[in-house]
Amino acid sequence: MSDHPSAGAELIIRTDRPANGGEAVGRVDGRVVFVRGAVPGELVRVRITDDRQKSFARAEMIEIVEASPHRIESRCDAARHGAGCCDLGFIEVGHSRDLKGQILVDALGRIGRFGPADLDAAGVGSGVVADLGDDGTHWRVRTRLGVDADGRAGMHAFHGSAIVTGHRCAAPESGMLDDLDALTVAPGADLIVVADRDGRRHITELAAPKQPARRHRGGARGRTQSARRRRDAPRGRRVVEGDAIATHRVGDRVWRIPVAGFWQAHGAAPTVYARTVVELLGAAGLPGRTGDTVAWDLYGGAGVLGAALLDGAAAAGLGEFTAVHVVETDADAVAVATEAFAGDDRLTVHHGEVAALVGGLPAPDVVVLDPPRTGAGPAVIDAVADADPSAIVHVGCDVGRFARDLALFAEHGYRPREIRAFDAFPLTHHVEAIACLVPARGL
Ligand SMILES: C[S@@+](CC[C@H](N)C(=O)[O-])C[C@H]1O[C@@H](n2cnc3c(N)ncnc32)[C@H](O)[C@@H]1O
Repeated sequence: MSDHPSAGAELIIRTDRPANGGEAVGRVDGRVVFVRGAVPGELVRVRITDDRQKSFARAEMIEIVEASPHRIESRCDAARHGAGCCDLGFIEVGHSRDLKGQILVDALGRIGRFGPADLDAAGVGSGVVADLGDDGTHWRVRTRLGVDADGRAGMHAFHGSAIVTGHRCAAPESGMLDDLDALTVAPGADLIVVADRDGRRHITELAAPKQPARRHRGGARGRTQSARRRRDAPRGRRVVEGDAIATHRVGDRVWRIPVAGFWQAHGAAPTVYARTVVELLGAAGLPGRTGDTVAWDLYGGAGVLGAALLDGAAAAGLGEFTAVHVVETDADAVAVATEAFAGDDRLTVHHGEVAALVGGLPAPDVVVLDPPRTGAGPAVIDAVADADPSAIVHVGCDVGRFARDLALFAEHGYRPREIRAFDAFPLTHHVEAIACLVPARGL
């Protein structure tokens, strides 16, 4: 008979470490139990909610038997009422950053297969996650809300398709969500709300998904994935307030981004990432002062990181880049980049999939990759490594995929020279990491 705790069983367990999804991890008879809502170190009474896997179970917390000194009342009213936004809002923000550092170091060790000496040498061994100048709240300049059947806007619930209305999320900049009830918006729609750098608010409505919600067997996780697929399908857009285009600034450059298009959620993130990419390359001394110097900015969006290479290299003591190739699938982002760099023939924008286009680009000295949450994966990493750049800067917003991608690069002989981590999504379990990789012979 299995000693695995079955769904519905109640037990008391001591959690001991954080998991990548924001849960605390405990053990029962040697098996892992993921507990959402617990702070690592707490003794909690839980109920098993998912026992389908052999090696682990999931549980909900029903009582805190011994609370962590780092537990606070969640700073996010919406999360307290079931929204999926600030899932770590009940942990002191400084401690949540320490926990994210532990998650990163654990992923780099377990998935990336880097030893403590490698991580110490890359400056990440102690798991420092830097803040972006906020206290955990009011950092978001771009957020997505759902609209319920009565036309009221709110945060999406943690699982499934419910909308949590009447309770504010702690993350958006002050004033960003004021007076939304006065707007007339369509039930089932989503609203993208953006605060631009000139202090203006823009709201674009994405029409309700055409595809109806389907029944499926995947449990809570399956429902969430299905809701996400419906959400991400192409949808009609309507400007509800402000303009269809929001103006953002990074350094001296201006970016005119469609409100529904990609832009970093944290107001400080584009500037910090742009500076970090150049600093990491500067510390590595790459590229040196040679003649033609080519960079790739893969998954480049509107070309913010490519612009950083063009604008910042000289100040970092680097040779100047003479050509930067941005590769991006999203037509809106490609149009923005094309407009932003009109008249500057150092930067070329390529519209399409990285995997399809990367083989046709001129040989690079430096490659910057900033893939979506799924990471770059083996095919792209093989192609980048085969192009033999002197340095690679890899940006990741999911520590598991980031560690996997770094392990794939290591198989090609690229080792982390330096890794930095940022709390770009405060009060959530997400963390952004940026690594500078160089051929092992260059370390
Ligand atoms: C994390 S964002 C980074 C954007 C940009 N580096 C920035 O900082 O603004 C990832 C970008 O990759 C694009 N993307 C996703 N999959 C892609 C693919 N297979 N090929 C090219 N671009 C892709 C997305 O449209 C998005 O703009």
